[in-house]
Amino acid sequence: MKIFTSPQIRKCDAFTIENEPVTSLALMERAATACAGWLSRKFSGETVYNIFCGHGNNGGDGFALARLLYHKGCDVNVFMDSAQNLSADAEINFKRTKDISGIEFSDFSKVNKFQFEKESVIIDALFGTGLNNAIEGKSAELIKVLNELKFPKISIDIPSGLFADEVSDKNSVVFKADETLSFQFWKKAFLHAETGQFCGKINILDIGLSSEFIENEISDSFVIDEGLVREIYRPRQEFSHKGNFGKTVIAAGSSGKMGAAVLATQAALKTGSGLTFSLAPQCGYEILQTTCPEAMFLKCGQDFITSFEVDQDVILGIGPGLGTERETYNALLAFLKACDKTLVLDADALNVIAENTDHVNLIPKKSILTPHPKEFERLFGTTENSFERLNLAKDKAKQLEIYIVLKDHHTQIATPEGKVFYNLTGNSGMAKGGSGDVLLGILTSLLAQNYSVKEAALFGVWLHGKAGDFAAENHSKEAMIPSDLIAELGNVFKYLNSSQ
Ligand SMILES: NC(=O)C1=CN([C@@H]2O[C@H](COP(=O)(O)OP(=O)(O)OC[C@H]3O[C@@H](n4cnc5c(N)ncnc54)[C@H](O)[C@@H]3O)[C@@H](O)[C@H]2O)[C@H](O)CC1
Ligand SMILES: [K+]
Repeated sequence: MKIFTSPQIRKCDAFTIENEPVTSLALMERAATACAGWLSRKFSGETVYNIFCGHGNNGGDGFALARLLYHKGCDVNVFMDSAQNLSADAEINFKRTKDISGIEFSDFSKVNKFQFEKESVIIDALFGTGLNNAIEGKSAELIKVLNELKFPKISIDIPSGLFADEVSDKNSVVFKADETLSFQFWKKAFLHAETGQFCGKINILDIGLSSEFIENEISDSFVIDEGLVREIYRPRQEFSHKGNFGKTVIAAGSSGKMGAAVLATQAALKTGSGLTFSLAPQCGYEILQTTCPEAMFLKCGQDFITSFEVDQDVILGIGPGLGTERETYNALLAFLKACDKTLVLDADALNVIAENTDHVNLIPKKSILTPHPKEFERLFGTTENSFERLNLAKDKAKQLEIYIVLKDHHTQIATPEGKVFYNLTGNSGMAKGGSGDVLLGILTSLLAQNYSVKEAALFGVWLHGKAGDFAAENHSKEAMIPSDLIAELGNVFKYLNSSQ
């Protein structure tokens, strides 16, 4: 699914209004209807909705929502700043709502202390995508008070105070939502840590904006939705044999760090690789042969790897637990100098490359790098925030013709053609040592099975996160461990095969 910027969303609005055709007021009604439906499914009939309306169209959504909820039989209070002039559509919806005797209107700047009923919900319809500056004055004071209240908080379209496409100033006032009801598209602000922390759970509501516009409008940012994953996934053909599913080699491990090699190898096996090998030092022989009996052992060194030479017909994932021995580093550099095939590079392999700025030029084109933020910094330099980090990743992916998988809550994949894909699966239970090793195994296995590099990167990151979501469901975010992700891969494939 494409991600659009605020100006593109406005263009999409205008196009829909002109071409459907539909009036802007009717579009607002659709938005409010979608919100009212969502809220009445989510909360009980006893709920009192306290709707805070601004003076733009976000406030207009709020006024319309108040009316629609009231007509569904709900208790509704509206709070606004009566000193402000309303936008045209907000004004119409204000007028349509204000004469309903059952809805109480208050001026929020005149309320000393909010006294809400027990089953209250707070709705933020103060500012939407039209915000052009940090919020100050009465609205800022209001948001600070609302943020302290313990009632469920819902933002309409975007939490007030956030910009859709960029980071806000650290000190600016932002409504802190438990859930955000947004229209039609994901916004970048939902997907980055600095801004996403204000959004709670995101719910994208369809308001029927023009599919013609959405198809034709160019965007370089996307979310990996399930539809895209299903297009990529290829179920196994019945008349096939192990030779159809490639050869995966996981080069990983050193004395004391064989667990990383085990996790990556097991993940490669459970992702469907036809033949799987562990390239590891002799000290890992028994460990790997016992924990991964389906994989073959390729000895390369005693306590650490001293050579990365493999046959031409394999796909190689390198990095987990390699350690910091000079001999391993030199062997990897020598291997990279001679290699022109796609690799998956993680962990210590990235640290070898980060040692010298020229080393990035040794990365074979179309390789996948999977840095976490610190590894990314070591490779490509520091940035102010995650939006800038992603821009730098985009530049580097283009310049070096590689895929950069920036590991994050919503992992981002920057591609050589300058696109960015945000992943939506995964959770904080995966923020544990070993999760990255599992990802490397998954990605290498998919490449070996002939998925294109782009397909492997998008599908692999999604699979990893989905396995994490299943593991969290079964074990909790606290207790789940990376081995649980591997164990859940089977359920993820079953899910892809059974549900539509
Ligand atoms: N396609 C859709 O997504 C639809 C969205 N809708 C809703 O419309 C808003 C966007 O409305 P807009 O009037 O453009 O912006 P706001 O409501 O955010 O109002 C901003 C309002 O306030 C002024 N302003 C901006 N920044 C500040 C500031 N820092 N302090 C004070 N005032 C400020 C600005 O000049 C405007 O006058 C979108 O988010 C949706 O909620 C439609 O209802 C349906 C289609
Ligand atoms: K809002």
